[in-house]
Parts: sequence; structure tokens; C-alpha cells
Amino acid sequence: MIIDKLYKYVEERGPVCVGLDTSIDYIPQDFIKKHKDEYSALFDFNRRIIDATEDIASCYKVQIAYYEVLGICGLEVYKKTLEYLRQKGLIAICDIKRSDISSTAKMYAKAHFEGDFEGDFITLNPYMGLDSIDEYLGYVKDKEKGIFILLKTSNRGSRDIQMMRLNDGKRVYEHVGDLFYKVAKEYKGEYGYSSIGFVVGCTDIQEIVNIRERYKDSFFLIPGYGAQGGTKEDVRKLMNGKNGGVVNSSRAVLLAYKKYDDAFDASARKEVLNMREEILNGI
Ligand SMILES: O=C(O)c1cc(=O)[nH]c(=O)n1[C@@H]1O[C@H](COP(=O)(O)O)[C@@H](O)[C@H]1O
Repeated sequence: MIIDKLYKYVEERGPVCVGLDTSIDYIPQDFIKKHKDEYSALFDFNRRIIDATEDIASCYKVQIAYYEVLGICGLEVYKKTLEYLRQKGLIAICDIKRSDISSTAKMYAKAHFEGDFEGDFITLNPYMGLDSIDEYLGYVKDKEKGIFILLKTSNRGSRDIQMMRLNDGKRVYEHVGDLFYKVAKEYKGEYGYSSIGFVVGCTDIQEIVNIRERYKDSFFLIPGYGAQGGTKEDVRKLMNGKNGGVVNSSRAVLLAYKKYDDAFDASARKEVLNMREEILNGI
């Protein structure tokens, strides 16, 4: 089960997930100028961030929109970045946030668990219901793949729908969580976590404790740390001790060179080390 590999990497390297939401605007101009075009600079930037952090990060979340926006050439960089992670034996979470009926979901599953855009985990939107994830389950069961389902997101708008109360008193996100938690239990690995986990933002202090209590043996992908205001205390409440989730940081790592006044890769390393220390010290 892929979740066991992720669990082991968190044990060895810590819970930080480096977010490769690499906008061309984030790349220092002098670095871009050294390359034949901005696409090769983009890949080289990602490669150096990966090289500088691989021993201290558990995984990498590659946000597809940052590559799609650049068209075919951007998707080439997305592909090359995933290939590079794979060659190094690192774990890639493809942040694609898909949702569709089964016949189309089958294509998404094939597109992101096989071929050019293959990753280890993908993010899915649960809005279309239980059968919308069916086509991914074969990959989870037999092909070492995993899923993170959006449960309670980090944005302010998560209150608009996810926090609404249903007739039975449950929040919408609790209803969603309860449904998918049942499915997830069938895909548990050797450490007790399932390869189907949840995305839980660390920005809603009131809900965090409830979520960890309610989904005790669920592994979380936790965004919202740093740039969106999530703190080490919030994150710690979502982790099950030291190993119950990975904490994503994208902009704070990619733009760390502005804070440390050092090379971008050395700065990214400093940021990941600081973050790891902040989260783990005190657990
Ligand atoms: O699924 C996600 O990764 C995600 C869910 C969520 O609730 N909030 C959220 O910010 N994200 C993603 O997490 C990353 C956060 O980036 P930073 O705020 O720069 O660390 C982005 O790639 C978002 O798309």
C-alpha cells in the first residue's frame, strides 16, 4: 500500500510536503536568463528544490493548474517533474481535484495513475458522491496508488457549503467524511492508515479537533500552513502524534529566498527544516 511508503517517509524525513505550485513569477529573473526558455527554467527550478529537500520532506504535491496555465509546454514540465520524482523514488501527490461520473472518472484515473502524468496520490473532490471514486479503487487496491479526498478545505468559502448543517444535525463535511471513511477502511496498510485519506486545511481551529477525533485512523493532507495563516499548534492537533498526516507548504518554500537572502534552493531547505522543527518540537 502506498500509504505505508508515505508513513515510512514521514517517520524518516518528517511530515513536510513541499508544494510545487511553481509560478514562473516565483523564479528569480537571473536564473530564468541562464536557460534557453522559461519552461526549462521552470523544470530546473523544481529539480533544484527537490534535490535540496528530498531528505527532509516526506512528499511533493504538484499542483497541476500552475502547469496547465502554460499550455502544452507547461504540461511537459509537469510530466518531467513527476518523472524526476519517480526516478528518485520520491512520493508525488498530484493535486488535480477531479470529480466526474464513472465513465469519465475512469479516464482521469488512467490519465493520472498511468502514463505521462502518473503520480502516487491524487486529490479528488467528493461532491459527485460515492460512485465518483469507484474507478480509482482498483488502482488503490492493486497498483500502489492513493487518494486524498477534500473534506474541510482551508479557504474562507469552506464555510459556505462544508459547514452547513443537515437535518440530522451533522455538518455537510461530516456527512461526506462519514461516507468516504467507511470506504477508506477497506484499504488500510500495515500501520493502520488507509491509502484513501482526507484533505483537511489547518485554518479552522474550531473544527480541527472534531475532525481528528471523528476520523481517528485517517491520514490527512494538511494545507494552509504558513502563507494561509495555519500555525504549528493547529497542525499538531491534526496530526496523530508525529505521523498522521503531511503538512503542505508551497509559496513559503518556493519563495523562501526572499526571506533568507540566500540561493532559492538553499533557502527552500532552510524553510523546510524550520517548518519541520516547528511542527515536531513539542509533539
Ligand atoms: O487540495 C489541496 O491541496 C488544497 C486544499 C485546501 O483546502 N487548501 C489548499 O490551499 N490546497 C492547496 O494547497 C496549496 C497551498 O499553497 P500555499 O498556501 O502556498 O502553501 C495550494 O496548492 C492549494 O491548491
